[in-house]
Amino acid sequence: MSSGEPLVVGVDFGTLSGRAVVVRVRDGAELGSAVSEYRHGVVDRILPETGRGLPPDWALQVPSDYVDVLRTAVPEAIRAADADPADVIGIGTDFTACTMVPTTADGVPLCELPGFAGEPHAYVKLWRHHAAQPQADRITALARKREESWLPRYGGLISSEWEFAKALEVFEEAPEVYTRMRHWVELADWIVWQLTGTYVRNACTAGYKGIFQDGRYPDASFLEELAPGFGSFVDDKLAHPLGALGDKAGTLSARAAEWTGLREGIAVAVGNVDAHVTAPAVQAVAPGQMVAIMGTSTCHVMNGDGLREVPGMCGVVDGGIVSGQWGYEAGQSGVGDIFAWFVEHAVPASYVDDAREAGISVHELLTRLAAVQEIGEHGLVALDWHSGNRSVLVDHDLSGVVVGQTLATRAEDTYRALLEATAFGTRTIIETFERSGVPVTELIVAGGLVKNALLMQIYADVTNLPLSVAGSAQSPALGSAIHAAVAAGAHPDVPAAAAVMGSVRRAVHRPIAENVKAYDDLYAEYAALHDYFGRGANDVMHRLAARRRSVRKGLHR
Ligand SMILES: Nc1ncnc2c1ncn2[C@@H]1O[C@H](COP(=O)(O)OP(=O)(O)O)[C@@H](O)[C@H]1O
Ligand SMILES: O=C(CO)[C@@H](O)[C@@H](O)COP(=O)(O)O
Repeated sequence: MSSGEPLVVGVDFGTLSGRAVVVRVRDGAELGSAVSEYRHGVVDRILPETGRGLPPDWALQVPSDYVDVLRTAVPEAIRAADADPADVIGIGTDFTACTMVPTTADGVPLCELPGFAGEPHAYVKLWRHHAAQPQADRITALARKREESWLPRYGGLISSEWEFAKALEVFEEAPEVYTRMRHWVELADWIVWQLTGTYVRNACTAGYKGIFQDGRYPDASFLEELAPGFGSFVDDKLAHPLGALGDKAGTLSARAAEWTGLREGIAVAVGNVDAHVTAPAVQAVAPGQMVAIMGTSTCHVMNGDGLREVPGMCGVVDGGIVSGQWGYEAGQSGVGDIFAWFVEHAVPASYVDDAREAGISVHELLTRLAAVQEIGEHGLVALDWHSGNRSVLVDHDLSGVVVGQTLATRAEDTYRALLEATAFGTRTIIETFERSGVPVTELIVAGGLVKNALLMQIYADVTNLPLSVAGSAQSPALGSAIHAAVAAGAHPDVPAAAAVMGSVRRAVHRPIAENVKAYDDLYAEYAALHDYFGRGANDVMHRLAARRRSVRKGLHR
């Protein structure tokens, strides 16, 4: 039965699942939520339709999995909240990025067309599809040569994760897909297109991932010099009207109303990115408040006072986090993903048995064992590059390293070294911002990894910053709900909505002076290894990546 209280729905499309939350507009109270795992998960070895093996560094997804989230998680969240759909005045969404799909003029993903199901390039390329590194390197090199004004806005390097590198990969490796595609679409916008029937590009992904700066994309002469025939890419496949964050993209269509059980005609917010939408959810909209969204990867987002050039950042975009402010982004491509890899592939069976007996996850067991160690007791230092390096080196041909292993090294030692390595990676990013005149005054952590208290303490000690923690366990979905409330006209703008709907617990983990000192020493070792392997002193990782690529390509021919 209707309570008469206006409600909104936020839906967060992550790497492995989509989560819906029903939120009260008046105070941000989360009344109910539901999760829907993607049926196909991350497709990185075999294409489901054909059983065809995929080359290295590929990561695809199947678009119908996202629609399943709308069909299942949204109505389940409404039921869990015991809410009346008639009270819901808007819906907002956020997505991983840069996650891209080639579509027809109507938004149909090419992989759903007859004849394209066996073509890997016709699928969604997930943010962590890293096979376009050669294309990214060429974009960066040419932009440097031509002194393109947009390059410094991306820290001097264009990522293989982004729209142009992935599109050039399609252009060069699957011409029939490139020719057939009418739009090269961020999933953040595709999902809004599914909800409203209208395609609107959001200002966030266009800016950070689509090289849209000062009202323009890279020009045709640049693209033509990059690859003959690619010059018309922006006009033919990419450019489209933009929407500001918090604006209404359109209204819920009859078809989407049927999927979700919500009322046709309610407001649908312009699409957004999981990281950026989290800033208002934790009330971090002022300059210097850095939000680290720690899950499979970590994104660092922060508003800054004006425009600065930060080497190796992902980007700085006008209105990229909150309309009217310069938003900065940096990130680490692998964080929880690295811990997951270790748990799956490097832990003896006896640990798995012990965890089962104790009724905890292997992560929790390793964390318990690692937590009783003194800092440095394991004698290890690791580099957190198992999924490449997003910031500040922007190089996905880099790989992981653990230095110091002996016959006495145990799984919990390496696990702890990996936790620490990711904290050192975050410190490298913070120091780079500070050196570039963008001070970081507060670190606020959100995302699934918040639950690991050892990890949080390590981050506080390594960065020597008090750590505030998101008040909500589903801050991206809450952030999307905040945007829905603004799009529906219930709050005047995103900062105003954040003030009443967002939530954060301040300084939950404080640095401990003696730990800070011990980590300063270990960080110096990390920094030396970082520069040795990452800045050209020894290119062994590039040589190994090239060899792996050529051997595996041969196998998949
Ligand atoms: N107790 C734990 N300690 C450290 N990492 C964990 C723990 N439990 C799960 N993880 C890792 O956290 C990641 C999931 O984070 P989450 O924020 O839920 O996902 P996503 O990034 O897809 O939104 C996985 O990579 C998983 O390996
Ligand atoms: O890169 C971005 C945002 O710019 C993220 O969407 C991407 O790292 C995926 O984040 P998750 O690890 O799935 O939370």
